[in-house]
Parts: sequence; structure tokens; C-alpha cells
Amino acid sequence: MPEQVPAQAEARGRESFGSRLGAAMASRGPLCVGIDPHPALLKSWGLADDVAGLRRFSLTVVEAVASLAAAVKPQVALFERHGSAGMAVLEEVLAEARDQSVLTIADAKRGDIGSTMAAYADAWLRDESPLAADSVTLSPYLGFESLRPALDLAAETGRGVFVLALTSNPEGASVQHVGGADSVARRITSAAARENERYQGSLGSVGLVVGATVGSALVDLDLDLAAVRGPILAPGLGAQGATPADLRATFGDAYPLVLGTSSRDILAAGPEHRGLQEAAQRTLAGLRQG
Ligand SMILES: O=C(O)c1cc(=O)[nH]c(=O)n1[C@@H]1O[C@H](COP(=O)(O)O)[C@@H](O)[C@H]1O
Repeated sequence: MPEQVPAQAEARGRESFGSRLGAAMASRGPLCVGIDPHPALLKSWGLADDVAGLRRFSLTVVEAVASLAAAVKPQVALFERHGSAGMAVLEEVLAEARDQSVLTIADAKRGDIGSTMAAYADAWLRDESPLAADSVTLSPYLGFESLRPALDLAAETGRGVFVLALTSNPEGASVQHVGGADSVARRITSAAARENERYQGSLGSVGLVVGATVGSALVDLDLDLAAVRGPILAPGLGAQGATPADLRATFGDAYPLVLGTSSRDILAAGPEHRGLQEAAQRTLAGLRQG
């Protein structure tokens, strides 16, 4: 039963993900740095588009920004394209982030029927898994309730999830805005709010993904994100055109819950630590000013 889950996490001496992320956002600021090792970025860093290049790139980003960011978000697709050796690098990156005390969001956007979802939950959210991260992104388009195994395992192990609600890409609206006053996005945000009822006294561990680029959609769809009480992962800064000022305008009262995330815009400032750190600090200063 949902009410028992925080007790399970507590029994294991675990602090919830929402509580840990809230503390990291308060002490370091509301920035997540995306680790997206695109072939073009590897090239611009003077690295080959191979497993050695992938490893050097990703570990460099973790080392450079671990003390500046509340979280790092490896994009799983860009490791997967290198096959099993690429996934081994992802395991190493997750372990390095853990050693350097920066929270991880595995950007895997998983979603499937419940029985298969249980296996995805095991992969990303179970202690023993080599791919265990602090949190994982989930796609709710097989129905929010199909995510149940991940929602429950995250609560049990003190981990978190970010559920896609309003994505940053222009095509997202063709599905997410459907339904008028009872839009798909509204159903997802309401379901996330219900899940977060089990996390009392801190930020919930069920976050949402809402793009920095969604403009007036929150007003148009009448979404109250502050009421969800979970973190809001907001991609779309920089390379997709959104600015920190856009975030403040878009999120209004919910802005304190927003974790701005940027990948290419910061990564293009590598390979030197200093360049990456300056780019991250610039983005963070913008987010703090909002
Ligand atoms: O879940 C995500 O992080 C995500 C959701 C979304 O709506 N839009 C979006 O861009 N993302 C991811 O955020 C990252 C954005 O990268 P940049 O555009 O380079 O900052 C990519 O890894 C995307 O897959």
C-alpha cells in the first residue's frame, strides 16, 4: 500500500530522492547538466566517436561539474549507440557521479506494460543493479498506472522518477494538449500530485518533465504545477532556444520547484574543465536570477 512505502525507505535508513534533490538545489542551485555525448561534440573536443572518446568525454563532464550542479543527466541513447561497451561506460559514469556526490538522472524515458516495466524499474532503480541511478525519466503514454512498478520501487529504495508531462519538442503538443480542460498533460500532472501525497514534509520524489520551451501551455491548459509538490525537470535551455528568463515567465509560482537542465550549450564549452565550469556557472547565475 502506498502509505507504507516511505516507512520502508525509512526502515532502510534512506532519505527520499525528493528530500535529497531539494537539499542539493538549495545548496548548489537549480542546475542539472546533461551529459549528451553527441558525435559532433566528441569531434569538437578532439575525440573519436568511439568508446574511448565516449568515456573520456563523459567522465570529464562529471569531474568538471560535480560540485557545481544539483544533478547530472546522462542521455542513455548516446551511450546505447555504442552497444554493450557504451552501456559499460554509462555504469562507470553513474558510479563516478555517486563517488563525487552529485545526484544522477538517467535519461532513459522508459515506459511499457507493467510486467516489463518491472524489469526497467529493476534496471534503473534497484540497489543491486549496475545501472542504478538516483532517478530515471519515464514516459507515461502507456497509461500513468503502467509506471506503477517504477513508482513503488523508487519509493522503496529512496530513488525518484521524472514523468514526461509537456515535452520541449514542438511535436509533443499533438498528444499532450489533447482533451481541452481535461488534457492528457493535466491527467499526468494530477496523477503525479496524487503519488506525491505519500511524501509528506519534503519535496516529492515523483517529478515531472516540462520543457523550458512550452510558452503559455501551463496557462492554456490550466495546470497548477506548484500543487504537484515534485521537482520539475525543465530541458530546452540554450540549444533549444529557451533562456532562464523564459523559465521564470513560464513557471510562475512553481519556479522554486524547477531544475533547469542544459546539455549541448554547456558541453560545447569543453573539453577543458574551466570552460565547462564557466558555462555551467553562467547558466546557474541566469537560473538564480530567473
Ligand atoms: O527528458 C528529458 O530530459 C527531455 C525531455 C524533453 O522534453 N526535452 C528534452 O530535450 N529532453 C532531453 O534533454 C536534453 C536536451 O539537450 P540540449 O538541447 O542539448 O540541452 C536531451 O537529452 C533531451 O533528450
